[in-house]
Amino acid sequence: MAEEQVAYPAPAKLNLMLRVIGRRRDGYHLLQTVFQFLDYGDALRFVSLPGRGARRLAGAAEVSPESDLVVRAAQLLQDACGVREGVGIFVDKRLPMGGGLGGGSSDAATTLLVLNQLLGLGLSLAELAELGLGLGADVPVFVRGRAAWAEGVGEQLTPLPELPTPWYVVLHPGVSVSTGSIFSDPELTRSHSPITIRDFLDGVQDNTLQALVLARYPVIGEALNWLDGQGIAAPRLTGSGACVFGMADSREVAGSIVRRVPANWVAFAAQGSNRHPLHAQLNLE
Ligand SMILES: C[C@@](CO)(OP(=O)(O)O)[C@H](O)COP(=O)(O)OP(=O)(O)OC[C@H]1O[C@@H](n2ccc(N)nc2=O)[C@H](O)[C@@H]1O
Ligand SMILES: Nc1ncnc2c1ncn2[C@@H]1O[C@H](COP(=O)(O)OP(=O)(O)O)[C@@H](O)[C@H]1O
Repeated sequence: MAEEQVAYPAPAKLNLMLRVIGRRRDGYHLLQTVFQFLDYGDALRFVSLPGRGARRLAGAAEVSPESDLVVRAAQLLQDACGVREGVGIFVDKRLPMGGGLGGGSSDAATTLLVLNQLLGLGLSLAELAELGLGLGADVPVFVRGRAAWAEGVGEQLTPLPELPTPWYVVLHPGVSVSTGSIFSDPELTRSHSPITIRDFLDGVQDNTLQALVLARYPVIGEALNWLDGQGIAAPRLTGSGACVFGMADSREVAGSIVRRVPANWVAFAAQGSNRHPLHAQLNLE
């Protein structure tokens, strides 16, 4: 089992575009989206504990330890594989929660990938992605570790290894958007026409949740206008928000925009990445 000192990354994701194109019988919405990772995120450490089960030893105060996705992911794996060893997990939380950056899903995926390897459980990435889907629709892309075009609820993945990897400015305007309330809103348009990967690469990169999210949370529109005023072209929402993002011309430009962000908002600069950093660290495919 791991040394407590080894830190494992759980990066953020951006949805470079997102379209709602239908609805499943169980109420979940069918999407088309493009996921790209950021070189910015949470960090997790793991340690053996006496007895069975999983315990969070540090993490976000807003999330109770037993409902934390890292604990639920570890328990899922322990149950699926009959693990007898206890696990303690430290979460160094940097990503805003409920921000559309997928932090909870990323933490869960890192837990699945790391414990599978440290405990020698031998599950494939496909098996881990399937297990993780039960925790959240964004978990599979983090398990697979490749920037991807996604369909279904986000689990049908086609890798996009050649996406540009610009510097982004990501801005959190201080409100929390409930994903569930946006998807259940009577005014949500649920039948946008599907597009192709080619259409996306040719520039169809809008987020069809954005109009409704802006109507419900006007401050997010103010954040988009602010980015626009800093010279960021076509800033947009990631996931169901609340974060908005846009490409900068360089690391320096991104950094200088972040330094000008109004005091009541939080922002960071990060570079896009088409590979999950943990995959290189763990020598995964
Ligand atoms: C919209 C996306 C895009 O990446 O990201 P986030 O903004 O959350 O990061 C995801 O698909 C978010 O998927 P997931 O992580 O499962 O969302 P949850 O917060 O668990 O969903 C809360 C609720 O939203 C509804 N929901 C969610 C996803 C989906 N494809 N259709 C839905 O109808 C369901 O009612 C669900 O119970
Ligand atoms: N380790 C975790 N990190 C973040 N959120 C968590 C975690 N465990 C459980 N959650 C819950 O999941 C919700 C969604 O969090 P997150 O994945 O960060 O946002 P989003 O789905 O908007 O990208 C949070 O509001 C929180 O209640």
